[in-house]
Amino acid sequence: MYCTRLASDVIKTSHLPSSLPSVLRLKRWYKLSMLRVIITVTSQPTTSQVIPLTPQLQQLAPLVLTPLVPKLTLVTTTTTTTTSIVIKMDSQRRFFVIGNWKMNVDKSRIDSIVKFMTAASLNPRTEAVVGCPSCYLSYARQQLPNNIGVAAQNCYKVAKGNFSGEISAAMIEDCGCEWVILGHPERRTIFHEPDDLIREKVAHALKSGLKVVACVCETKEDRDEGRTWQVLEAQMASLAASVSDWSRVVIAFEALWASNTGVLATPNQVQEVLSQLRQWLRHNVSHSVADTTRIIYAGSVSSDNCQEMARLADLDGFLVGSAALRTDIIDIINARGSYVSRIVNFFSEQERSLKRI
Ligand SMILES: O=C(CO)COP(=O)(O)O
Repeated sequence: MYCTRLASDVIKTSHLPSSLPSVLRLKRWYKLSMLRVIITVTSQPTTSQVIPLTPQLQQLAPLVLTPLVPKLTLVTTTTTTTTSIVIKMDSQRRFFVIGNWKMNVDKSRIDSIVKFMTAASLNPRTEAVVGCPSCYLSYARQQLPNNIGVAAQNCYKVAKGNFSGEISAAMIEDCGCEWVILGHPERRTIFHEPDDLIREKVAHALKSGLKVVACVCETKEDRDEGRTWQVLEAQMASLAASVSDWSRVVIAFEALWASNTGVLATPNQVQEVLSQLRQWLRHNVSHSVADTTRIIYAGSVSSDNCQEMARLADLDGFLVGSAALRTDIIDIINARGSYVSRIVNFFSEQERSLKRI
């Protein structure tokens, strides 16, 4: 109840920023027990001195804000009249959504996707990329604005030579693109690409300057026979041997049994695997790589399940297939939402429910 009143008063005494700058800032003044409280949401490190809050505020601040802003750190400062609560957001891992068009587009389909993606308001805190067939890389790059990256869906392990049907990392860059998806589950299972080949491709792509969405996956048989982690661990070990620069790698985990099968992975199942992947990085690469590498999920991600998944502690985004061809991709890009709008929405909801009483 107390928390409800706090929220309700904050919305009444504030006005919303009409547009959100890239470094999100929200200031709210609230009079409580003769203290003025400033709530600041920032993605930048703060130099604020950390001091204890009054017991009352200590209880209130996390209660109101923690459910809205996952991974936050509350830092508080005080002067004689003002208590400042600074919410440091986890800015180490930018939310990453890649819509993989696979072999499902032509120029006119690309035009219509570009149209709805450019018309939409995309959360600037999400890094958005599309996975494009190689023959349309230049075209997609020309049509899309710069805030949407373009990835190839595959490339070979060397710069040039007699390898009919293949494309090189250099060619992808020559088309103006900076990403490539490697080891996609469809490459692994339909085209039987082994770990060794994927490792060599990843090594070459990184050396050539591309950024890589490196995929690992489990099949239905892996899950049914209880060998999920064994399979993923082998894929991770092979992959890690090829990575020279983790800052240019996003790991995508796909539950193949949940991709276009009518069966959905539960958030718990997804979180369990993502957390194991992060632990693997922590134990086998380094703490800083584990803390900073983005790990994303693939397997029938849609408008319906993206928001719930986006709250998972170890999830940093999505690799999206069929929903990337529809306007669902906008919801998915915006799934984590801006922290500011999430807080504001919460306050508005509180106010509405107060009016209903
Ligand atoms: O393979 C995938 C993305 O590359 C997942 O596809 P769906 O989202 O259609 O299951």
